[in-house]
Amino acid sequence: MLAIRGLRKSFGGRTVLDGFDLSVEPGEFVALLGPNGSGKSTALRCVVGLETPDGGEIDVSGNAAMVFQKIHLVGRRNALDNVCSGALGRLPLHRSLVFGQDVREEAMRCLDRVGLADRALDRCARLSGGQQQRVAIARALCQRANVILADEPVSALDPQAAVQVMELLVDLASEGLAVVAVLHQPELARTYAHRIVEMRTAVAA
Ligand SMILES: Nc1ncnc2c1ncn2[C@@H]1O[C@H](COP(=O)(O)OP(=O)(O)OP(=O)(O)O)[C@@H](O)[C@H]1O
Repeated sequence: MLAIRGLRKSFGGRTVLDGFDLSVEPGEFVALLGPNGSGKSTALRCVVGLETPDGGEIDVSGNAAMVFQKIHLVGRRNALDNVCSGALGRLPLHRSLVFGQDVREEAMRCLDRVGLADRALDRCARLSGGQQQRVAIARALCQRANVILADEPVSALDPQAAVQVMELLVDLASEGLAVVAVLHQPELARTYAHRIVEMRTAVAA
């Protein structure tokens, strides 16, 4: 589902990734741990095209979507509109101005999947941090992602909300998605992930 081989990336002559490999199968939830600056975010960002690798190969069979610690929803729009925006990448321009019934129904199913159908018409700014992260995951589902990359998805959340988000990510993996989460809490990784990958700081050449 996701195969990264020999990924290399430097910034300004400083090597961050020096031949990073990672394979994730459908149904698998992998936690990515490692020290600050070891390139965890950079690796995920390369997969979704937010960074351009210097070398290596990335194969995604299907769509990869990313969710972030800083959640990046439009706070003054409601949850449903935010989730609908996940469909933008596959809509022609004239259909992206007003979301049609089909997109709204798909987005409702995604919101239902994350347990927030009843909050569909609430402005995102009025939702809790954990609810906002679940809306962001629903938006990733509305992108029809089968690979979910979560960059510190629970770092800004209280423990109870963090558990809800972790349980949601595990459930999505059990339904056949490939999930990779950068985590800073080893105990959460040990509790929820099927596999832990530890990144080391690349040694500059
Ligand atoms: N766009 C960029 N320009 C320059 N340097 C960058 C850029 N993005 C990342 N870096 C640097 O690359 C290194 C790896 O960053 P990255 O965010 O991938 O690490 P990380 O393992 O996710 O760290 P953290 O755990 O602190 O989030 C850091 O030293 C960072 O400063």
